Amino acid sequence: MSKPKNISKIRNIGIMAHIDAGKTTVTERILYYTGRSHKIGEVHDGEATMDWMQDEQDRGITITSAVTYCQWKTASIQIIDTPGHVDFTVEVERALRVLDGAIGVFCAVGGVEPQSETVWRQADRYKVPRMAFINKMDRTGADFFAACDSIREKLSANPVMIQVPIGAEDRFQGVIDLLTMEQIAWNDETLGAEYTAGPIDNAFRELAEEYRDKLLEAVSELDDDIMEKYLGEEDISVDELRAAIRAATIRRDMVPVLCGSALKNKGIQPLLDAIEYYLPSPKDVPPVKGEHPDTGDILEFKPEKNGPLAALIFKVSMIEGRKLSFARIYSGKIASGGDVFNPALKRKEKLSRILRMHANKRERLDEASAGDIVGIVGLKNSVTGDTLCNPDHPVFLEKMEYAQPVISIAIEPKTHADQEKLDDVLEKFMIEDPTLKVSKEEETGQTILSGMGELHLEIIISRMIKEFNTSVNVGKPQVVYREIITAPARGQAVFEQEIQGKSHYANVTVALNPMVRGQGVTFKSLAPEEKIAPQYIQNIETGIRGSLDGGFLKGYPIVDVEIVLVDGFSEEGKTSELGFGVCASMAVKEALKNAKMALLEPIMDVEVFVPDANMGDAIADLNARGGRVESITPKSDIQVVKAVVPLSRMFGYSTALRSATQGRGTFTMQFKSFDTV
Ligand SMILES: Nc1nc2c(ncn2[C@@H]2O[C@H](COP(=O)(O)OP(=O)(O)OP(=O)(O)O)[C@@H](O)[C@H]2O)c(=O)[nH]1
Repeated sequence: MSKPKNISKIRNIGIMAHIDAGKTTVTERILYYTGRSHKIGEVHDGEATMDWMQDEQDRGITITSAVTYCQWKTASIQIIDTPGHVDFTVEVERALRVLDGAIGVFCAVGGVEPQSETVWRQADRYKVPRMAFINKMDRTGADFFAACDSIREKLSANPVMIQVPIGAEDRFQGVIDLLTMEQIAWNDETLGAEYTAGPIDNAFRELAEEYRDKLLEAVSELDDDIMEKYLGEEDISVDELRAAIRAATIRRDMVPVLCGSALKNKGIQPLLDAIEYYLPSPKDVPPVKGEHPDTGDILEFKPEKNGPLAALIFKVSMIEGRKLSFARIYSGKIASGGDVFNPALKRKEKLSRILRMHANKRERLDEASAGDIVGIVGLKNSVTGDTLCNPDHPVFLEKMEYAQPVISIAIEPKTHADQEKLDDVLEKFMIEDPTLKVSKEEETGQTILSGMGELHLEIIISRMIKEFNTSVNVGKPQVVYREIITAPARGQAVFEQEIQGKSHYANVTVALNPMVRGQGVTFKSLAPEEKIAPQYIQNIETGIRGSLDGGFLKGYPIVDVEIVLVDGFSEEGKTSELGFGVCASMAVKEALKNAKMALLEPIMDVEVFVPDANMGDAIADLNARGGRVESITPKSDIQVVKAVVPLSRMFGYSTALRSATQGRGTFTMQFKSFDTV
């Protein structure tokens, strides 16, 4: 049974970080201390509660973003776990879309690392208020203050320390709360479940006072009342300070910074407190906006349980053969066994069950309402990105946009039985993952999977084998190209055919003009209305777009082109949508025959971290791969080389880099743009 909740006590938060910074370990501790799990699962034992898919446990990484619920004091916290590898940025984007606030987890040794930069910028785009947790204070080389500096420098954020650590590395003992001016220590025997807050030891007093002063100064700059009291040397109460920090954090004027060691069970409870104190509830963020499906009017939905329903499906998972849809409810409520309206499908769907998710365990709810993030069983046709609403208040909440796939592999089932399963399995994967594309190679009959990177596709293949027992032969990864025209071209075609006893005739002329990179495909009609009636234009556009998707040179989508419908006509009694549609794509094919064309390939932003000694070799290797080095920045004893390199030349790079640097070099890679080969 669900208790009635106070929306202002809900915290929908994400935990985001660079791979290995310790997100999963932090989340595990949160679940342990909030009493939701009865033992601490360790990532390195393959037992973490959040990482429950077989593949995640084998690889010790987080692939899907699972939502999990916990209660801390009076706060209802819903955590969306987000993966740290770039190949899964779509998961991160999805999560950001439904979050109200986030915690950036950083490693006290590495500070801001490349992927945390990427995720941070994504969160900037979604205007998500954030706190930072500097984890791994127990590691050799841990430096809380340097990590804070790197947040300021690399993320252009305003980090404000609300704690300072007591000691570091193997002498890390606990933290000082700069608001209450107390020293917090954890009991190792109870795995940190017990902790005490008391007076600050003399040895740390000076440090605490210095940083308390810095905290007051920073908050004064953002809050006039605090400023007045600070300058007047008046007492500032803990509550006043908290309120000012809360307001500034929600305005995204500051990032409160805390620290600890998740592995050593230190620092988590104050982090939970801070989630309630400083991160927004659904009421503290702007109301979600949507568009009326018919009128296009912009509608706003406040987080009210009794308001009209507005919910977004942000993820769909196939679990044990059943479809589980994850939805964030922005306004209104849903009930188990009730109906919801999906305006994209223009029909109602039935909710057979509503589930509160605790990683891989679920609790049945009778209803869920504004602010909740729940799993729904029973939605048959709704997909990721769909809105659920009431039929009398239809709305489309803003859709999520996904990056285009850049890598493909050909797969072939090993046996006849596998062939039969394959299509089924792929269909399931595509429902879950909008960045996975599946197509058939006409000549060879092979199935082509396209995705965001090598790891993305590798995991799909390994899930096929492990979860669905489907074996496939896998080809080498190939780059997904785009085709463009490099000069204007024209084409004309005539379509004349008798279909089911009716004569069709159409004559269409089109012009294709190249556009600058990244423009996609645009369409306009200059054909006189008396020659092609307006009702046929939509069909012509659809026909043309379809033929551009199929490519011309090598079958890759044609992009960055303006299509102009120049002229056309039909004959009395032979006019039809079908005729114009087919004829338009024929005219485009004619134009492409006359056109000068080129291929575009994916170009990647690559960041390589190499020890000083291997720098020369690393740069020579990047050059040999056709890369262009853009900057080299020293960072403690390593160099960070930023370069742009064609993706086609990056296959096998991780192995090459590892062997050239005796395993010390690492790199990250992200899609930058498509450019000419
Ligand atoms: N020394 C130390 N190690 C830690 C700490 N927190 C996590 N680790 C270790 O760091 C490694 C990575 O931790 P995870 O929690 O899996 O990191 P993650 O950010 O979730 O990584 P992905 O799920 O792969 O993105 C594991 O081996 C953890 O045991 C810490 O506070 N101190």
